[in-house]
Amino acid sequence: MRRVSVFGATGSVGASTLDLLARREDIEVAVLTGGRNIAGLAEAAVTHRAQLAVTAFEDCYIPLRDALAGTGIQVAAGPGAVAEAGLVPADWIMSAIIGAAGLAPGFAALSQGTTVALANKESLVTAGRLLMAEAAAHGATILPVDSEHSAVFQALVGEDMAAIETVTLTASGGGLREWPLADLATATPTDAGKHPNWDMGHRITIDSASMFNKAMEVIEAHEFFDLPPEKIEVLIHPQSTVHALVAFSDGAVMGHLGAPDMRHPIGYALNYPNRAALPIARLDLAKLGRLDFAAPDLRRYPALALAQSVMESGGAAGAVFNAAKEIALDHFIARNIRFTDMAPVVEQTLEQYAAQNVLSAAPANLAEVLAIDNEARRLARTVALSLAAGAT
Ligand SMILES: NC(=O)C1=CN([C@@H]2O[C@H](COP(=O)(O)OP(=O)(O)OC[C@H]3O[C@@H](n4cnc5c(N)ncnc54)[C@H](OP(=O)(O)O)[C@@H]3O)[C@@H](O)[C@H]2O)C=CC1
Ligand SMILES: CC(=O)[C@@H](O)[C@H](O)COP(=O)(O)O
Ligand SMILES: [Mn+2]
Repeated sequence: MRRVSVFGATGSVGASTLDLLARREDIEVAVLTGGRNIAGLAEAAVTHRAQLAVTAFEDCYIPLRDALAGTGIQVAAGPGAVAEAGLVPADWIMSAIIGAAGLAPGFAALSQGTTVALANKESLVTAGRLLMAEAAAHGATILPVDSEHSAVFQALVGEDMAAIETVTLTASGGGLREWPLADLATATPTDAGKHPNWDMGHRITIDSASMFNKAMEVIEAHEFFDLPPEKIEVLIHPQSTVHALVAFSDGAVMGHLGAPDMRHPIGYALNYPNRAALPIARLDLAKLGRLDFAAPDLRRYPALALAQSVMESGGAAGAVFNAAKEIALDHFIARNIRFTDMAPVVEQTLEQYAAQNVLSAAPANLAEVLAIDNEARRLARTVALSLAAGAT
């Protein structure tokens, strides 16, 4: 039996992972973690006969304990308990917590040599160099689950990294792709929270509309594949059928196509290095008829330009960028700032952080990453509140 844990089991990626696990007989579930969805976490823990269920919130301990009373499933609560759950012996974990909260359990799992299927892109954006070093130090494997990065990973099997000319990440353009530029400032979280192709959590769906999601994915590719910024491109592809393209020095371009269903990259990581049948809708290209591509407009998607500056700065910039983005998104969802204010919040936070600290100084360990994250959140809150005040 393979022992598997799912961090972020009550989320969108978590649900897709559990769907695949339920179809297997060779897997036992060690840990499931969640946040505030206690009914969902308890139900999943019972269905999958988990050894341990952990909620990230201490005030949810008693509801979770009560929901699992009499089942024999152990219960824990709090961010420390989530991080410690990464140390529980497992062969494979899914890292699918949203945000920088996903960092600590991933590091803990890697320290045990556990294979980490990585959906939590914030880990690579915030602490990519340290995360890759932690895996190497413990002989652990990180398998990309973000659909574009899984696509690139699959296109690179057996290839020479030195022969890569460019890696292209496709982007749907998000729910506001066809809105007039001048109207974007009026977009609400509901408007931005509708994705044309993928069924995902609310936060990443809004990040798709602003392309902060793609900006993070560019940094993620830079960190994971060790590619220089000039080799990473973004192409708008409204159908989300081609997930990524890799162009080689002999003029060949390898593309990865498939239905927009996260069970493909999750299943690929679960079966790696083999392939096994997956319950994914098959492509009917004749029915689809056409695939469209266009260059992104940086006036519409300023987050992409910010990603370039983050990669140029290196050091603490990824952690500052991610923390500021999370705060900007919180304030947009709370309707304190406009959709178009999110990029300025991130840009001004990067500027303010750089004015007070050495942006290019790389954090030496996870504690330093978390300190940078904390400081960037403090600055970003101030910037967001000043923009909110200006908007009223
Ligand atoms: N959804 C997708 O298709 C894709 C997602 N990703 C990445 O995967 C990750 C998960 O995304 P998605 O599944 O959409 O997100 P969801 O919002 O659907 O789920 C997030 C999960 O994290 C839990 N959670 C929330 N806050 C905390 C916290 N502070 N500490 C610990 N756990 C917490 C939630 O618990 P609860 O709901 O119980 O509160 C839930 O289990 C993100 O990093 C995203 O960028 C990457 C590619 C595609
Ligand atoms: C499914 C997945 O990997 C998402 O990150 C996806 O990329 C979101 O779609 P867009 O960012 O292309 O809108
Ligand atoms: Mn993606």
